[in-house]
Amino acid sequence: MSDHEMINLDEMGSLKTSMESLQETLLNNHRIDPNLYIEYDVKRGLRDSAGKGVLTGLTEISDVNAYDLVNGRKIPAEGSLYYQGYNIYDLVNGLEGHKFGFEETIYLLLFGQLPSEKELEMFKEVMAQFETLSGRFVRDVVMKASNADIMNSMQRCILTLYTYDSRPEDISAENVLRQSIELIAKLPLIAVYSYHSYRHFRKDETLFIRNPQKGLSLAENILLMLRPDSSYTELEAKVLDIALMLHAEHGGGNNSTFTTHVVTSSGTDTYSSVAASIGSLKGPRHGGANLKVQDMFADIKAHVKNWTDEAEVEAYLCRILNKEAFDHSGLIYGMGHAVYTLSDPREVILKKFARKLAEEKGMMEEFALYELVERLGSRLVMEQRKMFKNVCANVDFYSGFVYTMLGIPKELFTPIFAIARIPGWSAHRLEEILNAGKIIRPAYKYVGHHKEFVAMPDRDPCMEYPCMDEENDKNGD
Ligand SMILES: CC(=O)SCCNC(=O)CCNC(=O)[C@H](O)C(C)(C)COP(=O)(O)OP(=O)(O)OC[C@H]1O[C@@H](n2cnc3c(N)ncnc32)[C@H](O)[C@@H]1OP(=O)(O)O
Ligand SMILES: O=C([O-])CC(=O)C(=O)O
Repeated sequence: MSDHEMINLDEMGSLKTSMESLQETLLNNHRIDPNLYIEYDVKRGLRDSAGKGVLTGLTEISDVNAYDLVNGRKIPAEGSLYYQGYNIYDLVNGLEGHKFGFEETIYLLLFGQLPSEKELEMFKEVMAQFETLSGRFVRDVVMKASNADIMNSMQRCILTLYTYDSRPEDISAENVLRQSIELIAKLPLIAVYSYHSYRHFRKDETLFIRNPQKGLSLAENILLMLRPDSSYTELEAKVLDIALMLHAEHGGGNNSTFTTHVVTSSGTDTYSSVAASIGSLKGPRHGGANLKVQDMFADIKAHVKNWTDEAEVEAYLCRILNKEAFDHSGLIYGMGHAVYTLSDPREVILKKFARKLAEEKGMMEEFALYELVERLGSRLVMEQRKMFKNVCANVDFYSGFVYTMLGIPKELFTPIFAIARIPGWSAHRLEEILNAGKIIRPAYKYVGHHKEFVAMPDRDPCMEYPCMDEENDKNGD
């Protein structure tokens, strides 16, 4: 017996046999004919037959563009991203004057305007007041049941914070704003301390918990809390700050933000909503792709002898696409996007930093491999999948490589995405609370059969029970 609370079937012979039988029943009864999706014009993935997202809401928080309109026709274009109307390139380039931009980005996303110097100072002071966790909470909650999945630890800690809030169920905009800023400020501490706890309890490494320092940016404090000697260079903190800015927001339709809208629309509390969005972001088709990219490159490096041999790299990528290699999902992680066509602007910016850091750290050979996979992967996915549009690398493609060069462990790749995205989720939660007021409830067409009830003694496992066919034309939802 292992020390796991949940059952390990490999250790339980008869239970395993029963579970296999249940699994067979499940698989036999849960197959929907793929043709029915076409017959009923189901908007799979909430996308229409041309791959365009179904319009489910309005937002002023950000704008994600992938096409130009030329003579009324949509032409694929370089991607652009606007936070509250401001181009992400301008926001990043506008950092010239001051060192760090993530706090300003949070203000912009939450309040819809760029702060004046005084407003930003006041906001940073508010954040600093919230940027704390008691020793008791760290000991009793963060340190418990530590594991390598820091996203899971973050969800648990956030759900437990509910208990420590005097107004957890108050969903007035005023209270949700307070809860949001508090969670934005606390999440970096939760992530880094959870990681240290994992290192200590699971890997037997020295435990240290360092408080953030007042007056430092969120990016600086992440590095300060993470590193054993608390040191970091200005370039490292700046690159991390920009990565946080780039990941902060991406419209209402991305999976984790849409989760925020869905969960918020039921009227539930902020902790439930944020924990749900973290659960969504963790998925390997969404923010979890940054970790998958890292693992995929480790796999490519282990199996491709000559990283500069295009034919050899291409052959291996084909094996990945054919589900014969890596995680057998058939996905080249970090490639493709639900919206972007020619490029993802965040990837373009991150790639520049990846190149710069790779030059400094003598990792140009690796950078060249990333570039090669980006070029070949884009073509191969387009050739081998039914695509409506061009395939480009997305924000997750270079982020893990950048974090590795910053000395950030892979366990924190997706948590950093969550630290960056919680301002976006918060802005959307507030927008939903202030404007929408309607529970989100799309339709699912019923394509099963209504059946006559059969009493237990009359049931035969091999029998097909008669259908009440005239019932089946009803419009299910
Ligand atoms: C922050 C972010 O969330 S960015 C995205 C991070 N995710 C990844 O990098 C994972 C790899 N990429 C993907 O899985 C997809 O490109 C997604 C999830 C990002 C977008 O998916 P979709 O909107 O369904 O993409 P799209 O409609 O263009 O895809 C068409 C087909 O190509 C496939 N495809 C798209 N990208 C890839 C890829 N990188 N590798 C293999 N196949 C792909 C899709 O699975 C789909 O196949 P299907 O019709 O059999 O389901
Ligand atoms: O928009 C999407 O579907 C995914 C994405 O890039 C993000 O959330 O940053």
